Amino acid sequence: MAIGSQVQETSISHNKNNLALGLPRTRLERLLREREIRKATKSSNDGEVEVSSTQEHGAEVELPSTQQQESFSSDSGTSSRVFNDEQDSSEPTSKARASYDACERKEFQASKQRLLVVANRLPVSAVRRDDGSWHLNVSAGGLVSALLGVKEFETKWIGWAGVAVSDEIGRKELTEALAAKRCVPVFLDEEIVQQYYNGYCNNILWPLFHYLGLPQEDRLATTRSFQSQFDAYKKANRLFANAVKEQYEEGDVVWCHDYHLMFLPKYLKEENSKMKVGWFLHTPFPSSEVHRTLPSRSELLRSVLAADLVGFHTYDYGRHFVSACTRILGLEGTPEGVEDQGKLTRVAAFPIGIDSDQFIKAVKLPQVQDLIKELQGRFVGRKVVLGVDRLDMIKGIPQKALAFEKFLEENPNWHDKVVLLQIAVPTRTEVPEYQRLSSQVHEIVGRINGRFGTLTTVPIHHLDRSLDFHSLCALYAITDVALVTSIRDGMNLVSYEFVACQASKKGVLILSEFAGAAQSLGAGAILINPWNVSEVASSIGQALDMPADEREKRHHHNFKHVTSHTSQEWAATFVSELNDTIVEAQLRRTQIPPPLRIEVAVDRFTCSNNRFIILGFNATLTEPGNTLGRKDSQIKVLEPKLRPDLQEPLRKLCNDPKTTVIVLSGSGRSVLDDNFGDYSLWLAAENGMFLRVTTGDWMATMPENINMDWADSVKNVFEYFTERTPRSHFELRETSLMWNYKYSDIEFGRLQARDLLQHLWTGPISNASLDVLRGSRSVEVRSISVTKGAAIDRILRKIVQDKGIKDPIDYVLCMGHFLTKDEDIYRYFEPEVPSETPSSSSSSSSPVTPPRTSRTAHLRRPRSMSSIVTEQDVRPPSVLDLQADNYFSCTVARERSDSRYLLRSSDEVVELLRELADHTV
Ligand SMILES: O=P(O)(O)OC[C@H]1O[C@H](O[C@H]2O[C@H](CO)[C@@H](O)[C@H](O)[C@H]2O)[C@H](O)[C@@H](O)[C@@H]1O
Ligand SMILES: O=c1ccn([C@@H]2O[C@H](COP(=O)(O)OP(=O)(O)O)[C@@H](O)[C@H]2O)c(=O)[nH]1
Repeated sequence: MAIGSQVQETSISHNKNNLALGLPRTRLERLLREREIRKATKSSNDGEVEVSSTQEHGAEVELPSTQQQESFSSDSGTSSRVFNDEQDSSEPTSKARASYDACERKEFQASKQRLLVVANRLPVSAVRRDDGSWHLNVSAGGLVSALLGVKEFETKWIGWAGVAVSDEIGRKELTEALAAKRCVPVFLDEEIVQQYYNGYCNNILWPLFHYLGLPQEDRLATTRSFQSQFDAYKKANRLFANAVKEQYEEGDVVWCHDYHLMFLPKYLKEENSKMKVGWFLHTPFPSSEVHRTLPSRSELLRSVLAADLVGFHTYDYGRHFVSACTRILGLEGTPEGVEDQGKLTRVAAFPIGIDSDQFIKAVKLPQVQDLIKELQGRFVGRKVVLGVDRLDMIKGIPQKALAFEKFLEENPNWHDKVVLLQIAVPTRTEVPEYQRLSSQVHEIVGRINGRFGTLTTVPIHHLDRSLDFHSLCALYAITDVALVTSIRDGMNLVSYEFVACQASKKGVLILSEFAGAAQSLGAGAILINPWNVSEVASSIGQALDMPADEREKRHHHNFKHVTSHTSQEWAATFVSELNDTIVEAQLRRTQIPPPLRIEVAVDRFTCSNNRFIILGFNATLTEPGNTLGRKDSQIKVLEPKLRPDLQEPLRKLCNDPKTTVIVLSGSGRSVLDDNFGDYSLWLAAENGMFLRVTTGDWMATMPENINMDWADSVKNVFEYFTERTPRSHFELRETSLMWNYKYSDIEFGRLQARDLLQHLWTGPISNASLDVLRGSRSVEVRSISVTKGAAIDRILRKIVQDKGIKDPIDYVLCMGHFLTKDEDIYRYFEPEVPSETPSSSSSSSSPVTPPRTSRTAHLRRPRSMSSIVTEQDVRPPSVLDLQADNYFSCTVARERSDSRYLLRSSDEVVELLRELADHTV
């Protein structure tokens, strides 16, 4: 049984036992419950592991992180860890094999949830030996380090092995070697690697996501153009999708990683919409203003949105992503994520961590202790400042060297008492920008060493290579000050690893405020702006001179965070939330009415003789609103206008003798006059407060509610917000006031609306009998008793009386983009469950919605609407005698509604009304 189903079963039995106590209803309740179960499962598993140390060791054999005795390659030009045990790549040693089997057995017993991790880079990179066999090295970088720490799942990795293999035999053998590591290769040929990986990923997306801007077309290096690189990017993503397809089994969780695979969620969902797909970005997501410059900005966003869950390291990155989706795609951003036509893509922050135990344990190993002593001897009498980075422009290595130079310049007393050790792991060496960076760093380091070095010492030890794991741990452990100067960095795990190895030394972390880690380790670290060389230089001085008690306090703070926010926790939380996103989506779907089947509505229409069509106006009969808020809105007139393509069908319907058309809108009389003055229909303005047939005069349907004593104070507030919110406007109607920000900057408008609501709820009208209603881009204030449902009874009576209708009304279509408050109109026509005692229900004023299943019930009379309706009014117009199958209540473009059916947009309204019009006489 997979962990997922285990959790489910546990929650089900919990639910069964606790029905009376209540089900975990909200997402948060469910996630908290999952977390509890996870913790309980983990502590019971931990107990099991401790029974046998062999098993524990074995558990780590599965993937090549700490498991084997490993050393990092000393080959310059590679950034990989190399296994000492040459057999390891395909054939584990017998001890390792036994442990591995034990681990497998244990895993089988626990039966973990299957997880397909799809990342550009596999945790191992392959190197072909001269004899054609394969050697596997652990790949470098934070993504691999973190994912190697994930052990709670039955994980399979799908990715690129870092090498082009063109021959079939080579591919077959590499596939087999990788299978032993639970890895599945995606083969990319050299041309694709050049255009997709070196080109689109690392020369375009990487710099852009780190705020370094786009390269000029003529700096697209050896690759060709944006377009050809983008095509290669999509092609590569397609190859990853094919590989997933081959491995996928029902119930698997598919976790896509990073900027290399932004098309993957879309391709996977196109193949199988039921697949659980998550996507996580390891880099920052830049401000929407930066993302906007990317030629393929929209396609990338849309493809990612196909995922069920989208994760980022920090809230800020997530916020930028949501903001890009609202500003560039015009979609709705909500606190949960991004909504597109009722489909929610959940967006959340999941800060990554490390496998802290691995580092803590490693530092205690005898061989690491030996290395520590050796290093201490080597740097005796000197404080060690350490930098560990891939040689990448985002890591701010030149800035670091320059700041260190400044520190030496300003502090001659430290000259022979401090050394900067910089490990610069070569990376993406094919990309010209990286080659340039390498030369630049060498030049700066050479200059500083020339300036401050002596015959026996140099101030900067710069290594263009990677280190083996134990050497790295030893280095972390002897360090006095870790210096992280990234100019942008998704998280930066080096800072975490340093903290984990500092249990005894309690050194100081200087951390760039532009690394994601600043949000988690900021309180314990000295935060710096790497561009401010003087500030970094003085921080180095502050760190070197920091008193022990302050160092300890800072260290404890960080240590606690690093050991509690581990990579295991990170993955478990992500997967748990992904599982829950599916549950949530199902719950949401039950609140969305089914789409209207137009042919059924038309069929019932043709079979009926006395039809009423009640139509909302705004966002129902008007042009679809401009949501992009940029280009088009300037020329838009603020008054809503009837869609031109509706004029003809509407006229036909109005002229049909068997059909009565009513436009029932929140808009004022003049707006309806302007749009519908020359049609033959009924107009109900201000939510039904005013009514007229287009050949007659306006009359008030509920004069008792026309009391606007409160309006002045609300008007003041609306004026204030209109002045301060560009392109917003307000409408002073006869019975209500509406502030509208649909043409404003969406995010700013929403913030302003929040302020406005806060003010209205607590301020001038807090004690009045008014409703403050929040629309999707508006705030409206009106009397509590005014609703479309409250007005419809009187409207209907008036029309029946005026037209002298005698035949039963046998068809009602009532549709609009109505606020929840106005959805009482749908309930008005809704058939009631037949009542034994009609008189008793006739006195009921409770607007309970009958279940949708009661469609065959017969409408006997409308509900009484509210206390303002007189006893005489409560009696229904005798002609309203509606079979449930002939009633179509229909929300337009709302995700949740009490209506029976849904039309997704006003385009679908056009389609429906055209069809109906074609069936008039
Ligand atoms: O695979 P490469 O092209 O050699 O690059 C190595 C990795 O670099 C990036 O790492 C990021 O992920 C870390 C963990 O989440 C994070 O701490 C760091 O800030 C990021 O830079 C890249 O995102 C990975 O895909 C690469 O594998
Ligand atoms: O010689 C080395 C030095 C470092 N690392 C690892 O590379 C990762 C760097 O991750 P980070 O998040 O700091 O940045 P990234 O390189 O992913 O951008 C860390 O886990 C280091 O332990 C490595 O594999 N080989």
